[in-house]
Amino acid sequence: MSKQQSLFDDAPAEWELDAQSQRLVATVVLGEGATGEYDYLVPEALSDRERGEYFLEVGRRVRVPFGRSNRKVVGYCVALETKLVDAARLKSVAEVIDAHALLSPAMLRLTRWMADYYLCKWGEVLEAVVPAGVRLLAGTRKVTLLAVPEDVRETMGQLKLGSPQQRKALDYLAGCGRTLTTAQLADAVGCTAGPIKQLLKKGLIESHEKRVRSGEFDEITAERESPLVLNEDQQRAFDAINAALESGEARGMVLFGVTGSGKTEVYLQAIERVVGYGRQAIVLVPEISLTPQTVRRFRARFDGVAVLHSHQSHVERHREWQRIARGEVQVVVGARSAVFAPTPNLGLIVVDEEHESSFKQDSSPRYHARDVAWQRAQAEEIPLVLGSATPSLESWYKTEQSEFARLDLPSRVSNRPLPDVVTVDLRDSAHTKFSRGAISRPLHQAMVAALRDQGQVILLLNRRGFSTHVQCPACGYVAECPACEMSLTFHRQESILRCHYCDYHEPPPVNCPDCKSPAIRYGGMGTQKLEAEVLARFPEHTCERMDTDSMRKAGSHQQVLDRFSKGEIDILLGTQMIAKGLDFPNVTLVGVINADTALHLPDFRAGERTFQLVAQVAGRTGRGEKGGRVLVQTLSPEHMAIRAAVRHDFEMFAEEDLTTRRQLGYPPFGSMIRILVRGPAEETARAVAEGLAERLKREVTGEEGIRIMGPAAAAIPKLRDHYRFQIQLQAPTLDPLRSAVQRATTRWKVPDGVFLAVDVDPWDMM
Ligand SMILES: Nc1ncnc2c1ncn2[C@@H]1O[C@H](COP(=O)(O)OP(=O)(O)OP(=O)(O)O)[C@@H](O)[C@H]1O
Ligand SMILES: [Zn+2]
Repeated sequence: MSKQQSLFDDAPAEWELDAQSQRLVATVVLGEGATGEYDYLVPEALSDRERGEYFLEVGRRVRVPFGRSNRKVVGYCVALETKLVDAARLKSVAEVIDAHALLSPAMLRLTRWMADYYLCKWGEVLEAVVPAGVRLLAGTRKVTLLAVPEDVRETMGQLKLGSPQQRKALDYLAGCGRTLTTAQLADAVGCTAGPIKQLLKKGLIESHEKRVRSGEFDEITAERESPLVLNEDQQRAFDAINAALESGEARGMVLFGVTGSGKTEVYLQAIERVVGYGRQAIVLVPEISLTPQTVRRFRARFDGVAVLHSHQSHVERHREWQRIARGEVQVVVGARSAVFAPTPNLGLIVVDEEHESSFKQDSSPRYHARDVAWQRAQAEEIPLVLGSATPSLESWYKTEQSEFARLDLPSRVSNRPLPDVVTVDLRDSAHTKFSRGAISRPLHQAMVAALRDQGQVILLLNRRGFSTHVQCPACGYVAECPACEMSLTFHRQESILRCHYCDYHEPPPVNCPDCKSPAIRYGGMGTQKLEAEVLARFPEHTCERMDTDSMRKAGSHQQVLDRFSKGEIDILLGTQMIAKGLDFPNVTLVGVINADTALHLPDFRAGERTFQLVAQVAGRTGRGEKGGRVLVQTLSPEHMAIRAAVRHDFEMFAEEDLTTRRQLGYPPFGSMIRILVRGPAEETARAVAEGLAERLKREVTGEEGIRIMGPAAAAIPKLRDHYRFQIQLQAPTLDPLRSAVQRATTRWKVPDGVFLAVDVDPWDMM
C-alpha cells in the first residue's frame, strides 16, 4: 500500500531522496535552438569568486553539454540557486564565457517580458538584446596570465629547481610586481616556453585567464555649447519632466511639439538634470536621424556620450557597450536597440520622433522600442519622454486616457510661423497640361520664385528609381520580378530593371518579350526621373538626389547634408529620407511631388503615415527669417489626412482617424496579432495557413470579441519566391489573443519549408 501510494505522491520516493543533495544549480536558456530552461550543476571551480574572473553569476554566458551527444552549446545563465537535486541526473556547466554579466537581473526580467509579450523564444530575445559584437567579445582576446602563489613566495629561496632558467623565470615573475603572459615572461628572461611550463606543472607558478582589449580608440569631441534660455512653453515642459524625475516614479509623457519648436533643447536640459543626479539617460532616435549632426548636439553638452547603431563594427559596438556598462557614459544616443543599453543607473529614457516605424523591429523578436522603453521605465521607476510633432495614435490615445501626460510646444521657437501649405490638385488639367512631367505649373513657378530669392528647395518623392513600371503599350506586358511578381523599377544610371522587394535585377528589354513590339514604355515617376526633370527645367541650379540608391556609400548622406547646409546645393530632392529632422533655415520651399503614394495601401495606418510624411516634410521649411511655403501635389486633396496636414492640425487628424479606428476595433482601441505563413509551394503554404486559422478559431470558440480573419493572400502575395498568406487576429485586449496563438501553435509542427511569423502589435501590414 505504502509503496503503491508513493508512486502517485508528489514527495520523492525514499530511494530518490537518497540520491538528492543540496547543490548549486544554474538555470540556462540557450541562445539558439531548443526552447525552455535547463538546469545544470555548477562545478566548485566555477562558483568561486576568488578564482579569477571566470566564475558564474546570473547574466553571464556559459558553455554547456546538450542533448544525447553532449555537444557544447552556448546559453545564458538566468538563475542560480542552491537546491535539493538529484546530482547524478544533472550535467555540469562546462565553461563560463564572460568575465562580466551581460545582463542585469532587471534586464533579464525585461527580456523575459518581451518573450512572453511578443510570443517568441527567450533565447532569441537575449541574442537580440546583446549585440553580436559583445557576444563575440569583438576587439578583445583572452590571455593566460602567470603569477607566483603566496605560499611559494615564502619558500622560494629554498626551492631546488630543475634548471637555472626556471630559477630565473621564477625570480623574475615574483619580483616584477605584476602578472605576465608566458610570452612576456619568456621574453624578459630570454628563455623558451619550456621552463615556464615546467614551473606551472610543479605548481610553482599559477595561471588564470583574463580578457583584454586589443587597441584603443579616439574619442570624437565637439565644441562645447551652453544651454539656451528656454521659452515659456519649453520651460513648462521641462518643469513637468523635472517633477517626474524627482518623483522617483515611472511616468510616461508625450512631448507634443510642432516641427522646430525646440524639443531637443528640452531633452538636453532634462538630461542635464539626470546627469546631475549621477544617473544616465538613453535617447532613442530613428536610425536615419542618427547623423553626426544629431550626435554633435549631445556631445556639445555632455562629456560621456556613447552612440549605438547598426552600422557600427562589432569592435565599436562592443567598446561602447563596455563603456556604458562601466558607468563611464552619461548619455546613450542610439537607434532602436539602444533601449537595451546596459546603463548601471538609468534615470530617463527619451524616444524622439516616437511615431517612426523604424522603432518596430521587422524580424523576430518583433518588438517596438517605444513599448519596451515604457516597460523598462516602469521597471526602473523612471520617466519616459516621447517626443513628436505627429505622435502615434497609440501614444496620443494614452494621453487622452490620462495614462501618459501631455506636454505641448504649440509654436516654433522665436515665434516663427509654420509655413503656408497649399495643395495642387493633379486632377485639374490646368495644372498639368503645362508639361507631362512630375512638376506642375504652380510648383514650377514657386520653385522659380524661391530660387530667384536665393532660397533653397526640397522636393519629396517617396519612390526611388527612374520609372516605376515598364510596360508594352501594344500588348500590356509589364516587366515583373520572377520571385515577387511585383513590377520592376527601371534604374537609369545602372541601366537595369530592379525589384525593390528582393533586389532581383535584369537588363531592360529592347523589344517586348511577349509581342516583340519595339515601343516599350517607361511609366511612373521615381526620384531619378524627377532629378532628370529638375535638371532640364533648372539647368543653371545645382541639384542633388538623396535616396537609398544614391546614399549607398557610408558618409554620403552626411556629405550631401553638409553641402546643402553650406548653400552649395540649391535643390535637394529625395525619398522620405529628406523629410526627417533636418534644420536648414534657408529652405523656403518644400514640394511634395505626390502625396498619395502611401494613401491607398491596404493598411489601417495609411492615413496616419501620409499625414506624418506631409507634416514632417512641411516642417523642413520656414525655419529661418525668410519664412517658407509648401506645395503638396495630390489626386485626393479632400482626403482627411491631407486636409489636416495642410492645416498643421494634428488634433483634427487624430480625432477623425481615432473615430474610424474605434468603429473598426483597430489599435489603439483593440489589439492585433498578424500571422504570416510563407513558403515556396503555394498550395502547401495556403494549406498550412488554413490549418492554423482553423486551430485558432477552434481555440477561441465561445470567447467573446475575438475576430480571426483569413487566411488571405498578403498584400504582397509573393516575395523572394515565397507565397505569403496572412491571418489577422483582433480583440479588445491582447491577452486572449496571445494565449490563443500559444495554444494553437504549441505542439504543432510546421511542415519543412513553411515559415511562420507571429507579429504582435504589427506595423507592417503588407
Ligand atoms: N529656447 C530657445 N531659444 C533659441 N533657440 C532655440 C531654443 N530652443 C531651440 N532653439 C533652436 O531652434 C531650432 C529648432 O530646435 P529643435 O531642433 O530642438 O526643434 P525640434 O522641435 O526638435 O524640431 P524638429 O521636430 O523639427 O526636428 C534649433 O536650431 C535650436 O537650436
Ligand atoms: Zn523581387
